Amino acid sequence: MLGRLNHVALAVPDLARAARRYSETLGATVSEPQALPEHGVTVVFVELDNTKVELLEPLGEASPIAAFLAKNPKGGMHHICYEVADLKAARDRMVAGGARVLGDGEPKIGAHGRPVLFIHPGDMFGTLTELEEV
Ligand SMILES: CC[C@H](C(=O)O)C(=O)SCCNC(=O)CCNC(=O)[C@H](O)C(C)(C)COP(=O)(O)OP(=O)(O)OC[C@H]1O[C@@H](n2cnc3c(N)ncnc32)[C@H](O)[C@@H]1OP(=O)(O)O
Ligand SMILES: [Co+2]
Repeated sequence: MLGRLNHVALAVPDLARAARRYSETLGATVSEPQALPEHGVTVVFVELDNTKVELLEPLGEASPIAAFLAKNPKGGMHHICYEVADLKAARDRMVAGGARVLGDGEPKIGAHGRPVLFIHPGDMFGTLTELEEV
């Protein structure tokens, strides 16, 4: 069911500073900041040869990463994202296996314009897990 590792996401307290660290110090190609109000975050993608790093900053009052950053004020690894060919089939398989799908259980459109879902970290051994249909 699992395809490639699409991205590893890092929640950061200062997106511009984090993006500069990756672009200027590490010499990586980074995207422009992209505001995703529906998801309560602003994202910058760091492009690597084999995957991406997603830098996340809270956006708005109800950001899902606000509590995480309150607990980890310097930032930290927030989630991992795997590609799947059929997201609803993957969701149904996870639910049948006893995992909780976050939100209303229906896919939303993510930062890449493709459907995504999140699986509760408590059902993935402490790691918040995003599935993206590719
Ligand atoms: C989709 C756009 C973009 C893309 O890639 O395309 C993105 O990735 S946007 C990313 C931001 N969106 C999300 O994270 C959506 C899913 N997340 C959530 O619904 C919440 O953040 C949730 C439910 C994981 C946590 O909600 P909340 O913070 O309100 O609850 P708690 O703080 O009470 O946490 C409950 C429980 O989970 C543990 N936790 C929370 N966040 C994480 C995490 N990132 N990794 C691992 N564990 C996490 C927290 O410590 C609590 O554990 P407990 O043992 O109960 O104390
Ligand atoms: Co993500």
